[in-house]
Amino acid sequence: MSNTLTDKLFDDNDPAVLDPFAIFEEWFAMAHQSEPNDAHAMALASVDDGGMPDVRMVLLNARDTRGFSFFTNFGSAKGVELLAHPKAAMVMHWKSIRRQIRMRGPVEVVTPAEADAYFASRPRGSQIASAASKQSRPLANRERLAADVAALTAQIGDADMVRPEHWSGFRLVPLEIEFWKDGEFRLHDRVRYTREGTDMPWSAQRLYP
Ligand SMILES: Cc1cc2nc3c(=O)[nH]c(=O)nc-3n(C[C@H](O)[C@H](O)[C@H](O)COP(=O)(O)O)c2cc1C
Ligand SMILES: Cc1ncc(COP(=O)(O)O)c(C=O)c1O
Repeated sequence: MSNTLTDKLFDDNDPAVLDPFAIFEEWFAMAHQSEPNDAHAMALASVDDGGMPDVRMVLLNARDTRGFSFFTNFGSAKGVELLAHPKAAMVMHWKSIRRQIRMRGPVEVVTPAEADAYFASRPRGSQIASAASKQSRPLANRERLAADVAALTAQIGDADMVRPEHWSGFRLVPLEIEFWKDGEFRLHDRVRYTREGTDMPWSAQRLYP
């Protein structure tokens, strides 16, 4: 009997097209059970003006039926690249369960309300750090960073920390989602879900490992 979505995903006798967001939730919940930390970490790829790919880890800190969101400094390398070329790819790999999920698609900026809500949920120290850091720009030395953080901390006093204009989120809206599960002798299971647009149906295709 097939019970989990994963069983159905890799069941060649059952051609049902599943909801890939629901499969994501099943795998993400498993990863949270077994990963030592940061099960929500993902590698996020963007491209610069010259077409050169760039990649770094970010945290998947919000998600809903529209897509998968992360938060960052919009003046950072990734911020500049994504604003100029609003398409991205991401991959999550969980060593403890030997599974991988990758996605590609356009990115959009989250609403100010969404960014405010996530910013407000962060520890005050992280809020101050986000405001003080000119992420990805040259820093003379560690002392300079500490001085900037101290100055901002003193300036704010006991007031609530307001989200800086330069700090917000991007949502990756997937048009492709691939599920990969480790198999013996590298004979892995792979199924890729694709759709032509966000209002179009998903289709699924098994791939050679
Ligand atoms: C596990 C992990 C999670 C991270 N999460 C974020 C994040 O959510 N947002 C962020 O701006 N940077 C995050 N970072 C730092 C980025 O990897 C990166 O160093 C920084 O954002 C600058 O990248 P850029 O120069 O390509 O813009 C994370 C790093 C690690 C190792
Ligand atoms: C610079 C930076 N910004 C943002 C984040 C996202 O995490 P959080 O919002 O939980 O601070 C991280 C996580 O490592 C980070 O390094």
